[in-house]
Amino acid sequence: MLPYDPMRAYRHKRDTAHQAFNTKYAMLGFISSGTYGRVYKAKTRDAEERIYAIKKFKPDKEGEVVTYTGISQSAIREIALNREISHENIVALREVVLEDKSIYMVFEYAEHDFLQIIHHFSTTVRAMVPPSLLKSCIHQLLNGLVYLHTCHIQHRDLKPANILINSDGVVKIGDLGLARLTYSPLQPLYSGDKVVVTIWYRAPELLLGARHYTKAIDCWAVGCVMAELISLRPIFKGEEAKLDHKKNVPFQKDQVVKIFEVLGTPSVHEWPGLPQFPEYLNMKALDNYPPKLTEWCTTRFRSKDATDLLRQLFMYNPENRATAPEAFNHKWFSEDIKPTRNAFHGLPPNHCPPLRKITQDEASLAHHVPASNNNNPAYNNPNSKPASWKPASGQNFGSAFGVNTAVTMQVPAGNNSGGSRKKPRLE
Ligand SMILES: Nc1ncnc2c1ncn2[C@@H]1O[C@H](COP(=O)(O)OP(=O)(O)OP(=O)(O)O)[C@@H](O)[C@H]1O
Repeated sequence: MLPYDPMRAYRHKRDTAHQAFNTKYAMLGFISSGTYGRVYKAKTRDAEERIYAIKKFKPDKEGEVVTYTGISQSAIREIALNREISHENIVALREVVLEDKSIYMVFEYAEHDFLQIIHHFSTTVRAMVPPSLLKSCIHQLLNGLVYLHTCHIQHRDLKPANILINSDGVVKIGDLGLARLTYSPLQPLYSGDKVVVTIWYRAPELLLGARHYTKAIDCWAVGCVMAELISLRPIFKGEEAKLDHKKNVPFQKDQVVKIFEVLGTPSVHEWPGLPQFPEYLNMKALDNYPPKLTEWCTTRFRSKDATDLLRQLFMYNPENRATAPEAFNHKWFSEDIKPTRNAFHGLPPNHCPPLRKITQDEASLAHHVPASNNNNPAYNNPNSKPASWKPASGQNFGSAFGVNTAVTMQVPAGNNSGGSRKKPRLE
């Protein structure tokens, strides 16, 4: 018998895991590039042909140098939190595959997201989102958020692109890459030289420099998402001020003004803690704006209850803002049009958003670029999105995952993982 060789044992484990991964999944195409990684559509190679979304994390990068110091903080956080949670309105993690320089997370697939719905209604349907769809989307989003907050998890990056919806019309909160446990030590919302929370959905306490923020920041973001589903454009669409050369965090004046233009300038009466914020003096230097939320609402819809819910979610003082359970139990949801489990229920076919676009360009790009090559501009561009729709040819992009898959971790059975039970409707 050969003496034990740790390298040979490692290579054997790596190669068998890699084979197992490739025999299990066939890549169908590239979906999107985010801040932390790239997302692909894949199907299982068994008879069930279940569809999954596979997120490939970028390796850690320090300046221009790729440092393989380990797994990125975002990946660890997303994996750790996802393994602990299970809820119908949170995207389920099926398994995690570790390759020596990359991590792949296999998620249940969601055919749509709120951004796509907004885009579909503004450009194709050219009409408002019907009340039943709006209400079901917000109700399910809040249901997922109640669960996260009950588990002491702040999402911290709720925005239309991160709120998915599957072909059965069930809302799935995704992207827990920024989520954190509320009782862990507070960190600023900046990571290295990159601002990591989307500014349009950022709560006023964060914009005023708060370091001790709470779950209320997610409720503010839900208000922004609800308003965007109503008006089909971001309600507070500010220009982000960039960090200066010393990496000082600037006052986000334009974003603050965009909020004040709708909600009016906050008063110390409604928000006694206001003068303690680091940016208070900058805020005081701005003009005084009258509140216009009622006007904003009445020019768009007639429901007093919907107006009230928005008002509760847009309370300046985070202590007075509606909590996720309060918003979930708001009377708007028991008005005549009730939310449904299938948010698309009763919609005419042309109101249903189209299938998520995938491309093969990016998948084949990844196929030719070893995981270690991080100099590829498409890889580094967080804004690179699918360019054009090309039908999936069924070609095997399994090797887009590169080589050296080392370990496959099964997510505990308690997780509600499972792919879309429907076969994908291919255009
Ligand atoms: N489970 C899924 N099913 C289908 N598409 C998905 C899924 N998860 C993510 N996507 C798509 O991939 C995009 C990027 O995913 P995700 O937000 O998780 O990555 P990210 O790197 O954190 O991106 P960002 O910086 O935009 O937040 C999403 O906006 C969505 O379009």
